[in-house]
Amino acid sequence: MALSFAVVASSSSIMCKAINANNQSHLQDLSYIKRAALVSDKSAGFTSPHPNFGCVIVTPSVEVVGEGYLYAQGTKPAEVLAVEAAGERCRGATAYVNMEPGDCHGDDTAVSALVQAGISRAVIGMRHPLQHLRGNAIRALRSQGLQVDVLGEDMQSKLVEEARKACLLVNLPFVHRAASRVPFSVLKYAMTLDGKIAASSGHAAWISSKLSRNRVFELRGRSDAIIVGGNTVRRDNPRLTARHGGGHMPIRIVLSQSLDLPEEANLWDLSDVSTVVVTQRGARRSFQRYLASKGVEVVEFDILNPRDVMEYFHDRGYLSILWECGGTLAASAISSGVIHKVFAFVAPKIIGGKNAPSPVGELGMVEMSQALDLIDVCFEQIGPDMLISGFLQPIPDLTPTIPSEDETFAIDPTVAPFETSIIFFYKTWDLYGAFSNFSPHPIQMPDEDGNYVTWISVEHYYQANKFIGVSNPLAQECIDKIKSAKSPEEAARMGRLTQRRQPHLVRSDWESVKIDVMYRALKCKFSIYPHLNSMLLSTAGSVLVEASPHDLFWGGGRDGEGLNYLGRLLMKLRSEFLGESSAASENTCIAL
Ligand SMILES: NC(=O)C1=CN([C@@H]2O[C@H](COP(=O)(O)OP(=O)(O)OC[C@H]3O[C@@H](n4cnc5c(N)ncnc54)[C@H](OP(=O)(O)O)[C@@H]3O)[C@@H](O)[C@H]2O)C=CC1
Ligand SMILES: Nc1c(N[C@@H]2O[C@H](COP(=O)(O)O)[C@@H](O)[C@H]2O)[nH]c(=O)[nH]c1=O
Repeated sequence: MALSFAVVASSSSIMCKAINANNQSHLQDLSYIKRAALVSDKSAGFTSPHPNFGCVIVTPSVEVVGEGYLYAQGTKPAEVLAVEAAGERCRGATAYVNMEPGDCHGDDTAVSALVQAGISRAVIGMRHPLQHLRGNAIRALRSQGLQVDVLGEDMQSKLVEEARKACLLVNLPFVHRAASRVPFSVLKYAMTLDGKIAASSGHAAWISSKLSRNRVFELRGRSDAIIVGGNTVRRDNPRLTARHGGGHMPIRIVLSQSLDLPEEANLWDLSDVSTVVVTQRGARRSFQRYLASKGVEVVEFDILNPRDVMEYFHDRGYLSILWECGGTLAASAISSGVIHKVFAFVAPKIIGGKNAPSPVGELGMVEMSQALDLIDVCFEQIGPDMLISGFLQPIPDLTPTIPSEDETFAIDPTVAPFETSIIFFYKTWDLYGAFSNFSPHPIQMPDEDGNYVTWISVEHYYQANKFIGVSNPLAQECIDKIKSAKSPEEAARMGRLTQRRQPHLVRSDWESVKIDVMYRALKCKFSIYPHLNSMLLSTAGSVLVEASPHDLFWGGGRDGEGLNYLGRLLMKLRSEFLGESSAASENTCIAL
């Protein structure tokens, strides 16, 4: 009896130890996945319109040996950076990634970096939200013999849900993009304790403290664009720049129906960043021309309502918008259902005033029971102020709603990804995103002396070509800078900014050679990457359209009014590759 008790006691203590060890490793997994999410956030603002990716590599002896995050599209994937940092210590280690790698266009750099380094297990915070990428990397890793655990699928508990949420939050704008037709929008305002955003006179500088305003700069730096209404421009003459030294500058958007805006305004100074004015069709044509002469883009809508405007910016690739307007526009945006989160800075001061404006105007509600309740509310003290934030709409959970392409096919084999004969492409993570100039495929092109030079992307090469052959040392400086730009977006920004600010540095024949420059670069790209070549050939019979709503030269425009030169060049190349064209392959001078 005594003996059997001893046996039971010792086996239960072994079981307890095993359970404790399991719990311990479970908690470790969750803490490292949260760390991967935190690491991925280091480049917030810069990665857009791409997701934030972070990777942490941990050895079996529980030592972090490598970390990495994606800086911007086209730069090294997080997994590659983490593997490089960890070196030999990757063997048998676990890689934690906040999101499944999005290996687009047959480019499996992230997955093969983990496999080749000898990683034996991967823990994944969430599947990729885009349908055509979702599950691909997980399948590839498993097929290479790695153990892959996905939070919420292979690991489940209340704590797992918390960690999964951390991964969702760090890519919320991207997740929203996958789930809806509008960007993720945050309404931010500063109000007094008696609920005013300005004095009765309209004066509002400043309600919140300097510390709070610095926090706003940081919020701006994480956004793609800042929006205000016409009244705020007239009253405050804001700059709306991110002045926290973080580097990323969101564009500024003004919504004005009347276009009764001042001739002189800080927002028309485009030296740091551009401004887009959105207005009603036909409003003050002469002022539209005036804005255009200053380089401010004007976009007209038949009726200016926030939902249409947001759908438009969604189509332009914007993921996150910060609304810094007054109560009139804020009410209209909330009523249209386009505001997802609120940041309210409350300052401990009272201004009074029956007519002093408040943060949200008329919503048409008459009973307090109709009030909108915020979800996941946070309170944070910032200097003397209180920051109250929360969601107006639930965070989309993509797990059950977006089946992968394979899953869809299993349900209904007749469902094809594209039912029409037009193939649209634009952002590089779209299904045919590899057709974009911004796709991360380096090309080798001959320089003026015939020596081959490598360019990180077609966009790098195209932008730099604007300044080639100009006998001004600044032009060469500009080429060098574009060449080493970290991402195609950065190269495009540099090229366009210099073209706008220093037009004398642009080669005089640019307008007549630019199609040819693009054609040569595309020809190289689709010749040296076999998988891109097959992808292009696989579209035979379909019209290719670059779905840029605003680039009316290279893109198709909002309503098909664009010239779609990029689509045309790709179709021309496709027919050449298919041998259907009699055009001599060396003759790069084309007439479209
Ligand atoms: N403390 C704070 O956080 C902030 C305070 N303020 C203060 O608020 C006051 C301005 O508030 P408010 O008048 O509400 O300013 P808004 O920024 O809300 O501007 C309202 C204007 O937006 C334009 N608009 C375009 N489309 C719409 C639409 N669908 N619905 C509504 N408006 C639209 C119109 O411009 P148009 O007339 O040109 O056609 C309209 O007059 C100022 O005193 C400013 O200092 C402003 C921002 C933040
Ligand atoms: N008054 C007020 C805010 N007002 C917002 O900031 C804008 C001015 O931005 P900028 O010109 O870049 O400094 C202004 O037009 C309005 O949108 N913000 C705050 O955080 N706290 C404040 O007390």
